[in-house]
Amino acid sequence: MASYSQEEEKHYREYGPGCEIGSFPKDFVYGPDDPDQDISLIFAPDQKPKILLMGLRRSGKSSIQKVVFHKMTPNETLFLESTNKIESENISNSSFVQFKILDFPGQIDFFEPSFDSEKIFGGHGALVFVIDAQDDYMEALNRLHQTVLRAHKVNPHLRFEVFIHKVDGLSDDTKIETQRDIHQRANDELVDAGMEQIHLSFYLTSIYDHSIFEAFSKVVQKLIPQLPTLENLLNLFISNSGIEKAFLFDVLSKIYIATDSSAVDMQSYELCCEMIDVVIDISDIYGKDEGAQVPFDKESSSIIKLNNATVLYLREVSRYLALVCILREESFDKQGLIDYNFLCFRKAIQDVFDVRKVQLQQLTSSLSSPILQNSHTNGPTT
Ligand SMILES: Nc1nc2c(ncn2[C@@H]2O[C@H](COP(=O)(O)OP(=O)(O)OP(=O)(O)O)[C@@H](O)[C@H]2O)c(=O)[nH]1
Repeated sequence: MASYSQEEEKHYREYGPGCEIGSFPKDFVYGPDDPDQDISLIFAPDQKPKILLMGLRRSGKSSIQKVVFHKMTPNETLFLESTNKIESENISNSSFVQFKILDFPGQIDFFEPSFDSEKIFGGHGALVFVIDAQDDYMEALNRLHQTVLRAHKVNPHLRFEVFIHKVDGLSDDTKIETQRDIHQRANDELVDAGMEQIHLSFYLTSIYDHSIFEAFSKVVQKLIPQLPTLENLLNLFISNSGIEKAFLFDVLSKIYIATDSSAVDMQSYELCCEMIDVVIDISDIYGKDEGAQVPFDKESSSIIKLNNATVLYLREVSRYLALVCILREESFDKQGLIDYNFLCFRKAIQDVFDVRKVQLQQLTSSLSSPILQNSHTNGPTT
């Protein structure tokens, strides 16, 4: 208990109360989506991608999951108990962000007979390996190497994402040096094992700032088959509307599922995240109808003018998806054009979902037909 309060005090001192992540109202949770926006069909149950969270004990796996998907504040993670068995959770059954997340205990032994590698590493998904950057990371690198080799052998399509985590305790120079060192060592080991074709992506993360949300956004985006289409739509939308940057957000987790092709800078991302928080908080206080379960609906929108001649423009695309844009004040003179373009953009997104819905319905009906069921086992494509 004593060590908790010391650590907590340290974080409050360093980051202040303003650094609380996840300030959504506690009762704003994923729920049934609008019937006309039922994007839960984007992935059939058996096609849902999975994200495997692995790493040594106390590296921060459960904290990441709780902060990103359960609105837990970073300081609350100090109370988390060690995970003793594989914990699987479906992240949303109704939002566009659709996957299964599996949190592994740090001490898991792949060579135990009960560890079913085929089942765990098989299928569509990503393996997120968390390394505690505040600790000696040699053992973690060793475990990363074994895990990657084992997983790649079972499933060569699995993506590998390495979170160099807890970097909040490191200076900027140390962060860069740590990332370079871990990158170098991990890749050298793969080359020595003759596995240079395995690609590892590295991210510097911390639950005490937005870096964990940004990194998770990138991991999730790679699992969304419609990503190139969404990016193209965003590019078209911003170039025809005089907008500088646009993010398509999953409102609950603040993961951005797509952005236009211009580079993402952390500040813009943070600004957009904060706008979502402000809009939800205000809607929660003033906008809640009697009986309405969530403060957001697909008609929600907001415009915030900053004193540096920048405008933030938020529109709901569906109950859990919001488009958040940053633009210069002078471009906002043509708000009518932007509003109109947004409606076209929203319609186009709906069309993307509809195509996928039809494909999945066809797949479902073919599975229920005995003749076609046979053809499915021969491998139909969807
Ligand atoms: N400074 C800092 N501490 C963190 C961060 N993320 C997690 N922690 C702390 O790390 C400790 C361990 O976190 P857990 O999430 O329980 O770690 P785990 O990897 O799930 O551990 P096992 O369940 O034992 O495998 C907790 O005290 C967290 O508060 C971070 O980004 N920065």
